Amino acid sequence: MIEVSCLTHRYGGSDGSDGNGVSGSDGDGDGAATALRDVSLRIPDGEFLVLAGANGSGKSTLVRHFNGLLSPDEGTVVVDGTPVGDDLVAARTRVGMVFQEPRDCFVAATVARDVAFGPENLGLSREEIDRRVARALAAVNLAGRGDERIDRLSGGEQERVAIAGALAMDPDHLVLDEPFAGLDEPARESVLAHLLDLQEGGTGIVLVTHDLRDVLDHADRLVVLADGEVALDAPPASAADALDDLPIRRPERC
Ligand SMILES: Nc1ncnc2c1ncn2[C@@H]1O[C@H](COP(=O)(O)OP(=O)(O)OP(=O)(O)O)[C@@H](O)[C@H]1O
Repeated sequence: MIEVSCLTHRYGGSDGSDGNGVSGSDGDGDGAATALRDVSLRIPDGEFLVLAGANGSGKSTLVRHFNGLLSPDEGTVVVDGTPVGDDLVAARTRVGMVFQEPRDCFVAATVARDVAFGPENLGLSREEIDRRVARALAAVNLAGRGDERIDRLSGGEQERVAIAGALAMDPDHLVLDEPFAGLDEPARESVLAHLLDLQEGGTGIVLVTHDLRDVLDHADRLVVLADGEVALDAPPASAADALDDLPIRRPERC
C-alpha cells in the first residue's frame, strides 16, 4: 500500500534549492513554485491506477515521492507502513520506477547486465540474481536475449528492458512515467499487454500518461491531477463525463 497524505511539494524557493540541486521557478512569491498541493491518495497493492493530467500538472513530481527521489515539503508518503524517508532501500525495493526515455537510465551495455544491476546492489547471491534476471526477462518476452546490446534494440524493446530492470527488484508496485512516449502503435500495444500480464500476476501498476487510449478499459482507477491538485479520483467507467472538462486526451471510440 502506498499512502500519500496531504503532500505538498515546492521547487525552488528563497534558498534557491529544491533538494535536488535544481533552481526553481517563481510561483509563490518567495521564488518557490508549488508543484503539488495537499495531495492525498491511497494505492492498494495490486491496483492498476492511471495517473493523468496536462503537462506540468504534477504527475512526475508525485510519483517521484513514492520511492524517495523527492522529499515532501509538507505531508507524508508511507509505503507498506514505513515513511519513505525512513527507509529508502525498502521503498525502492517495493516501488519499481520506469522513467520516460529509459535509454538515459541504462547502466550497462547488455540486457542481462543492466537488469541485474538493481538486484546486485541488494547484495543478493549470484544464484538469486540470475533467477530474478531470467524471470524478469521472461515477463517482458525477452527471455534468451540477455547478451544483446541495449543500444541495438528498438524503442519498444528498450522500454521492456527498463521494465524488466524494475521487475528484477521484485516490487509490489511498478510505476511507469509515460512509458508509451516515442513508441509506435505495435510497441505500445506490446508494452501495455505486458503490463496487464504483470498486474494479473499481482503487481500493482501506476501508469502515468496523458494519453488514455486503450488504457482506461483495463484500469481499476483514474486519478487526474490539475495544477498540482487531485481533480478527479474515480473508477474509469464513472469518470467518462468528467473527462470532458479535463485537459487530457480522451480514449478514441469508434
Ligand atoms: N526540477 C524542477 N525545478 C523546478 N520546477 C520543476 C522541476 N520539475 C518540475 N517542475 C515544475 O513543477 C510542475 C510540475 O511538473 P511535473 O514534471 O511534475 O509535471 P507533469 O505533470 O509530470 O508534466 P509532464 O506531463 O510535462 O511530464 C511544473 O510546473 C514544472 O515546471
